[in-house]
Amino acid sequence: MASLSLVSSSHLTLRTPSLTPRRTSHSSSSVSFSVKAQSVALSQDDLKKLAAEKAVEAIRPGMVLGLGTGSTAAFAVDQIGKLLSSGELHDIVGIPTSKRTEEQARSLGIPSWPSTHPRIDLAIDGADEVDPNLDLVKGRGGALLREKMVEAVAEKFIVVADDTKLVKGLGGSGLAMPVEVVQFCWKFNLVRLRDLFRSLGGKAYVTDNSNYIIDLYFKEPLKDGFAAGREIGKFEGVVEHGLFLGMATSVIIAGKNGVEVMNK
Ligand SMILES: O=C(CO)[C@H](O)[C@H](O)COP(=O)(O)O
Repeated sequence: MASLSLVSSSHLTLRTPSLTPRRTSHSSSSVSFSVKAQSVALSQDDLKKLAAEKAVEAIRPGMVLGLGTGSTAAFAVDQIGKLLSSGELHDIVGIPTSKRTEEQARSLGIPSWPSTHPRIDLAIDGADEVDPNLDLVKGRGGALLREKMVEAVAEKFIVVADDTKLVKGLGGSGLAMPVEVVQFCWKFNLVRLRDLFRSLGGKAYVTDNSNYIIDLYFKEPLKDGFAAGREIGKFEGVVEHGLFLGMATSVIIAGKNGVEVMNK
């Protein structure tokens, strides 16, 4: 069973696993290096951009796209906008996973019709943690509900990230795993989940769906993410949680050794 526990913020540290050859640790995936490392030091944003642009190569004209949320996904959306305006890409439709992404897509001229397309060909999104099975923690940007809805139905779901997101087990970064709960009597769930309430600018964090976010911190990496998900999801008023299990079809990780593509 998952252990959900409250830890003080002073205990939070981000562990950054290095990008070593991955076939052994990510045994369910096939691995290939597709971009050679550059000799200049790349910033974390450079790495995010590299991963995002590699994912965009998978887009074909006519596709319905799930557009992710967060700083890495934003690089993908930017690149889609550039390809559309240069004419290299056409006839695509985006399903944005947040109001932020919707605004970005609109500003770039990407056609976005959230509710009229029951089919999604390809979703591209970032992640907060990626484990060796390509299971994920997502949603620290607060968009987990729409992200999960879109990415669950996508034919293909490509995750893009820099290598600081790699963990041996979900929960292993020591950072928060978000849970979206309805506002009504949210403290019932705060108490039940024994966790911290997330705030933004001194106010409660309210999602695009007018719900609240409760952050969970795990004492140690989860042994069974599915069991943890069931445990969290059983409480009335819990809308969604940030464990994205068995959903990613590929993960593209950029690190100092280049861009690595891991496939399910
Ligand atoms: O799930 C998300 C937003 O809800 C993001 O994809 C995740 O938080 C990663 O963000 P970033 O690319 O900025 O590190």
